[in-house]
Amino acid sequence: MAVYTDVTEPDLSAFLERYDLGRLLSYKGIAEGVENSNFLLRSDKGTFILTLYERRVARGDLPFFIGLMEHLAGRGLSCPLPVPARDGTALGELAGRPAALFTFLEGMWTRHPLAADCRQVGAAMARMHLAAADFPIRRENALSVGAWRPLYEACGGRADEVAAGLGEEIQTELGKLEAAWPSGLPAGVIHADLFPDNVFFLSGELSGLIDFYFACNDLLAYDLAIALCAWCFEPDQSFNVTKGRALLGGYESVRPLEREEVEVFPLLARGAAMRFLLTRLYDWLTIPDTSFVTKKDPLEYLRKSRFLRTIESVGDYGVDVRVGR
Ligand SMILES: Nc1ncnc2c1ncn2[C@@H]1O[C@H](COP(=O)(O)OP(=O)(O)OP(=O)(O)O)[C@@H](O)[C@H]1O
Ligand SMILES: N[C@@H](CCO)C(=O)O
Repeated sequence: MAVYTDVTEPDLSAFLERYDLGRLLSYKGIAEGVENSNFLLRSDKGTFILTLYERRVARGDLPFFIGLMEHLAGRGLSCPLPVPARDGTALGELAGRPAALFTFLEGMWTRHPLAADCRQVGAAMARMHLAAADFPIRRENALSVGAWRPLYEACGGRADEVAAGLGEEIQTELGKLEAAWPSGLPAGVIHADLFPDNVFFLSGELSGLIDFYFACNDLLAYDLAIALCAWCFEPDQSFNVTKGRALLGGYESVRPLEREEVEVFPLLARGAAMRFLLTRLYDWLTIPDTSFVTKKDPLEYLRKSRFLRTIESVGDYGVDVRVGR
């Protein structure tokens, strides 16, 4: 479970004195998530999420993440809204960690997404891209194409422990991605991790997006390619054309893709599969089995990567796209 840091009641009460939240009624750790420690907290004023930022989140990035959520919520996107302390600041310190409070979002994530869910996710992502267009802070993508080879090298030549021949397969694919990776396409703030566990639904309606801690500036279509990998494959890792069509159609109902984005989309999807293959591989090889973190399976993304390498044009997915308008 992801509660790395214990929070004592006196420490929490002292932290909350900076806020106007009334009396603390209860708090408990939330098991889900990997990166940070999250607590569900109830006070006289309602229910909140308390996040303690752990070591993988750089302190210098917190103004970007928190400012982005404020910005998006201010433009009507349903996402956690940072709760300011009485002095107007949203970021404090608790148990030696940077910490912030957020509004609680109703809803649950879905373990079995339907095509209708994918459509809503696509539309919500496009709305997010448009809403973030005038967000003034920049954050480079620390996990874009230039970071993949160093990440592979940090695995210390141990990829073949996970699957025979994996090291060579990754290096060949990395070479192709590095040589062909595009620039000059529409870019802006992307979520960069819009997986099913970061999207809430309530009675079949998308109720909000969470976990903006990989958000950064990058190609907008790359965000959509990440979502294609995360939402449009079945548990046996076969590609679901109906879901792919729904995701891209949902996106284009809000922001039609440009011709260049469509042309390069299959490559972006291969890159997305490589990014998650590599981060999972690194975690698989470096996080001790005794840790309470559930490691995610790198081979899921190897299978997706292999499928995506067979695709040459968006039409090969069985998906129609409207190019521009
Ligand atoms: N604003 C919110 N409203 C309701 N629940 C929330 C909110 N923020 C977080 N949660 C809950 O906390 C869990 C973990 O949150 P989150 O995904 O942000 O953590 P993380 O450690 O950054 O996870 P990840 O491993 O996905 O990066 C979510 O699955 C959800 O149950
Ligand atoms: N969504 C990532 C985990 C980091 O949030 C994965 O499935 O590998």
